[in-house]
Amino acid sequence: MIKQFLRKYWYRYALGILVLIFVDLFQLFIPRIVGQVVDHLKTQPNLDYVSTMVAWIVGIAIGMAILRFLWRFFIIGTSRRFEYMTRNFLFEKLLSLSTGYFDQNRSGDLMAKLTNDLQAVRMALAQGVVLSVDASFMAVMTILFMGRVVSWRLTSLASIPLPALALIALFFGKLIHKRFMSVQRQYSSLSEWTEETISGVRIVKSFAANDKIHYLFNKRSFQNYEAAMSLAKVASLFFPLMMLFASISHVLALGFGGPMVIKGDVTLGEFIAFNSYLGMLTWPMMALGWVLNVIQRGRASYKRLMEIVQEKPQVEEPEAPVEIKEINTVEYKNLTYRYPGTDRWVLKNVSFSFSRGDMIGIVGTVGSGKSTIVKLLAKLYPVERGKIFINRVDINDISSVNIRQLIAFVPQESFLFSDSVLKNIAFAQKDIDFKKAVHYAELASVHDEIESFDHGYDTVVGERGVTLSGGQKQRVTIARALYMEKDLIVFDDCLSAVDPETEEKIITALRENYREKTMIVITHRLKVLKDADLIIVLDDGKLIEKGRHEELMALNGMYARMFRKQMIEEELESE
Ligand SMILES: Nc1ncnc2c1ncn2[C@@H]1O[C@H](COP(=O)(O)OP(=O)(O)OP(=O)(O)O)[C@@H](O)[C@H]1O
Repeated sequence: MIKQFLRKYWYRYALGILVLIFVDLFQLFIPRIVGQVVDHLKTQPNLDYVSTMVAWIVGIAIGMAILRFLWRFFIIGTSRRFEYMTRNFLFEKLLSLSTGYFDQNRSGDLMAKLTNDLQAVRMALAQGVVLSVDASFMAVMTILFMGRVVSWRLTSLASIPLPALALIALFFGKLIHKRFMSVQRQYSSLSEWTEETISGVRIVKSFAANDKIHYLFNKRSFQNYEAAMSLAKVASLFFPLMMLFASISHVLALGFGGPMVIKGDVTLGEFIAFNSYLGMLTWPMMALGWVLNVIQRGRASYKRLMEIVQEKPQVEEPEAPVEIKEINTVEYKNLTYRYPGTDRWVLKNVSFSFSRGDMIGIVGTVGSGKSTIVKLLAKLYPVERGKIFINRVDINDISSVNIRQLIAFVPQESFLFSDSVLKNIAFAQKDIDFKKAVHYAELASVHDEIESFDHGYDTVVGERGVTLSGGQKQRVTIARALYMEKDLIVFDDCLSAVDPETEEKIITALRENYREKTMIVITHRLKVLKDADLIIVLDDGKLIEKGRHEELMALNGMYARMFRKQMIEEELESE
């Protein structure tokens, strides 16, 4: 990633570094000019000369300001561009990964990669580059100026504490880095926990768990405080210690330099310049510790980002995909399945088929594999060859995008974006057709309720707007799936939050309107499947019964037992 970027934008860095070196050079000339002014004043006190020199210094300062802007523009600006381009690239890559990846990776961690880690890499590309060039160039050049312009002897004497300064910077740099990382970890764990708790605040309140949650929050918050304090402690020790060692240099300079001035080996102006240079040397020593950490942290974060880049989608795409325009037949052949990375078989030798226009019911005990059957058809998880066929073509030979263009999926858990009802229904569509949205909201039996909201279809839902009831959410989600007008629609137990009558009404209305399309209905309420063309009954991953409602009733097996039980419950409820 970085290599490709640098191959394209290296010249911006080169320009930035060049300008930075110029700024450093200018900076090095200032003490020299001040020294010369002092010496000149001592011999020929002349105001004109002072004015010329002041003008020079102001000129240099303005030039430096412009050049400083330029190196920031080139180096920092380019690192921002890297951040922007990489974030887009990573987001696109994440979207291309299979559903299984998101089952195995926490969203908090992915968010941290896209924010904190990316920022650490950017810092290495900005501060890291600036500090390393600046520190190494300034250290070498300052010592050269001190030696050549003033005295090599004085330079070596005053430089005695410098290695200690560098060692302190390295030691503290490591310590500060460690503690800084711990603060970051504590902070992201605290914010992740707080975000989750605030999202689930209704549950917290309904369980009257305020005190317990507050206690847990306080514990995390205190850990965060302790981590920040331990960082503050080393940081506050670091700077005074650096200053102390730096002042030893000044003491040595004064102790040895003073007599040299008196003896006339060094002029007063040179001595003043020397002290300024000495002050300037402290900075590269301090920077040394920082720069190593910034680069180290950037490298660690870059490794974490590369985990996303190198991740291969679990579902492999065919090299020469067969394109399908519609779904005419679907066939499951002895499908036995376990999720990637797990040992438990969740489907065992399941075989059934259906054709365009059919309504298929999938029923069974909880966790028996109902959702898995449809998720595999939509290629959300990888499946072996020879197990599932669409139009007699193995689904592994058809691209996932092609299949998903033909299948609409209403999941068990309805999820709405914080946007208007209309935009939620016409989600991800370029042009929004209001009439079409109303038509499908009517079919999903939610139109009247939407109309009753203050802003109708423009009502914003979710975190930024009104809260819809579970049933309303489910029906808006159905309208969203219908709006896409796909060939096959899957309803994955998506009407559990509406009453049985409404569920029956919706499924019947859809059936009437969708004679030419295929519907797969996963439900626990068997009554809605009375008109289904095929019902399959699952128990612990095994297909134990299949047929139409009447056939299954005649079979008098699990389906018939479940159906009769539901009928009795319904009668009891209506009494
Ligand atoms: N992504 C996954 N990774 C690993 N195991 C999974 C995954 N999704 C589901 N399972 C397991 O597969 C089994 C079947 O799950 P599935 O969701 O298909 O059942 P279901 O019949 O739809 O259940 P329910 O009626 O509760 O919705 C369950 O034991 C579940 O724990």
